[in-house]
Amino acid sequence: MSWTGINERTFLAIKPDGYQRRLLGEIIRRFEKKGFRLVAMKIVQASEKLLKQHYIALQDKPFYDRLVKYMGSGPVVAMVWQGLDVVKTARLMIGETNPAHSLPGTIRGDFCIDVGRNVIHGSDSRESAEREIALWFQPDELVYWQDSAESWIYE
Ligand SMILES: Nc1ncnc2c1ncn2[C@@H]1O[C@H](COP(=O)(O)OP(=O)(O)OP(=O)(O)O)[C@@H](O)[C@H]1O
Repeated sequence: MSWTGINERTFLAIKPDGYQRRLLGEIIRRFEKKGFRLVAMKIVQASEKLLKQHYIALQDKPFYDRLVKYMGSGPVVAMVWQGLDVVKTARLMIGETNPAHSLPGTIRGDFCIDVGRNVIHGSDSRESAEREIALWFQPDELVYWQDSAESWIYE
């Protein structure tokens, strides 16, 4: 299956603070109500190995070790969402990396304060999405389902 157009996919992860703070329902609701299609989801206690791979591009940053520890400090809800321009739109819905720069109405703008506790991750490009989905999911964990609302969501 091609991962473009309405089949574009992104990787989203509710971080341990989002999980502990009971924000799962609220966060998932936003993407669902937008019209995006949930094609995979699982609760993961992520290993240090997986998290180091996930954040490999940040390995030289001073906060890298803290980031890996934070992400491994509790359950993460790993998800794959599908839809037209989902990578870019999900990032807009999430807000800026630093919640202080995120507008109200975005997830980080509404639910968090500190850059080191920013409740959710979203892939920053289609290439990152493909890499991250392959890192967190086996191919058979993605569900291909017929969306009966599709003709109401897309012209
Ligand atoms: N200065 C910082 N201090 C502590 N943690 C930080 C800092 N900058 C970034 N982080 C953490 O590292 C994560 C990854 O940083 P990145 O620059 O890739 O931002 P992002 O793409 O908005 O976030 P994410 O990849 O989690 O969606 C951030 O979401 C945040 O949790």
